[in-house]
Amino acid sequence: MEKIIVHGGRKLNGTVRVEGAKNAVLPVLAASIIASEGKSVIHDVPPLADVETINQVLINLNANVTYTNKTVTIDASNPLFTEAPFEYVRKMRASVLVLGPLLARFGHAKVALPGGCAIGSRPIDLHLKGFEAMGANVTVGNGYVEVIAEDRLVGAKIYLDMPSVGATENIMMAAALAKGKTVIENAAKEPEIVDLANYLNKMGAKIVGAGTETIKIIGVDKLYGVEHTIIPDRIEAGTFMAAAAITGGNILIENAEIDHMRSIVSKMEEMGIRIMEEENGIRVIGPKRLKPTDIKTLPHPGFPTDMQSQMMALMLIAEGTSMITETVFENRFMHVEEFRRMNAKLKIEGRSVIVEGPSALQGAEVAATDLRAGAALILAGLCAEGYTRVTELKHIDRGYVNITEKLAALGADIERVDDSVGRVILTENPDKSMEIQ
Ligand SMILES: CC(=O)N[C@H]1[C@@H](OP(=O)(O)OP(=O)(O)OC[C@H]2O[C@@H](n3ccc(=O)[nH]c3=O)[C@H](O)[C@@H]2O)O[C@H](CO)[C@@H](O)[C@@H]1O
Ligand SMILES: C=C(OP(=O)(O)O)C(=O)O
Repeated sequence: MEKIIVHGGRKLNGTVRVEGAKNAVLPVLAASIIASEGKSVIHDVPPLADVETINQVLINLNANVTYTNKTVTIDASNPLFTEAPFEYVRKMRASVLVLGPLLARFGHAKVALPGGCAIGSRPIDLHLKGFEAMGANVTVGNGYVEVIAEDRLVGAKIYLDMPSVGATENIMMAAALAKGKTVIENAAKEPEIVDLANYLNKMGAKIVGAGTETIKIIGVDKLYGVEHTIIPDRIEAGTFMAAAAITGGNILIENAEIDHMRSIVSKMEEMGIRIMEEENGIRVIGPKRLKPTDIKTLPHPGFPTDMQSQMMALMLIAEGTSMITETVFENRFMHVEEFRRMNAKLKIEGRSVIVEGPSALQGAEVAATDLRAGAALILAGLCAEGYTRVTELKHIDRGYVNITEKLAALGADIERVDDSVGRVILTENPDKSMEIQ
């Protein structure tokens, strides 16, 4: 079994560069198949398991996809198949983002229903209501959702009951080729929505208002392949900021976009963390002692749910009582039980967790329950006494590129090992190996 083993107690120092954002690259790659002419060339694409999955989805739809040196080239000018099977949706929910592009371009799309996951039930009803409002017929059966438009989609006024990121993206992509004007009200405002709109506009779409709660789209006849660079990953940046904070370290995070991270910066500053903008990125200096704080997750520009578990790791060693309230997903507290294994004192009360700090964290064997929970357990391990062994790395690999190597380069005592063959192999240097302890 593969594990990440962390030995706590080292202060982290140095520089780390943030990758292109997972949550921006997945919709952008999905959107590339709307282009019926020309090649799309996407830069700063992180080598993540999720990127591999979306590339496989696109290849199986008959797009030509190559991926070298963090650049993906997609030629979708051939006629495409319009069905994405369960195999991919099972691995990654964001596979549903091909629904909008396929429906808009071919009038048909069939995708396996994503179902729930470790953080909540995550339905796609708002995506489907949006397609229906534009004239599509939606049927759900045998574990698949099928959307059909007999004629070209027609622009519509669509109000989202909640500002869903995925629904805003899917509707925006479908509306880009619809006849007439679509207005999305109560749209999601995340930076990744703005990145997708900028990309679609370069392709020839007419979208205004992305980043606000009202997005207007005038449909065009055709979109073209273009070149685009993905925005930096604000959640990976936030995770390294937390690594500096939890170890009392000093890290320069290059390629981080502070304007995308105001709520994270503000809450970290409340905890006594020093954050400075420098020419090449954001410098983060951890204090001797962290102060407690209260956080409520919300849609952007509120505090992101994807940073909730990492902030909880900081609260574990803060001097006093903190509280986190999760309003975006109904079940995103699976890491609480794992933190308890590390001697943390936490109590779940409905949608909130009360954290009694400071805890003297102890290393333990813990499991990543989702990708951010995995990162949070590594963070806790960085300041725990003894060895923390994190398992279920497939979650972490969905969203973090070389997190072990990056933390080790900052001075952490951390390694990724595979003990399935009776010996522990260090992935950073395959020549080194050691006996299982
Ligand atoms: C690939 C990607 O970009 N993933 C991000 C995206 O996920 P995703 O796009 O799935 O998240 P949404 O914004 O859609 O979900 C927010 C909430 O709305 C609910 N909902 C959503 C759609 C719908 O049709 N019906 C419905 O009820 C969900 O169950 C959830 O409770 O935004 C989330 C919220 O910022 C992030 O945590 C994820 O990292
Ligand atoms: C929940 C996340 O991603 P996804 O929507 O891809 O599951 C995340 O990035 O934290």
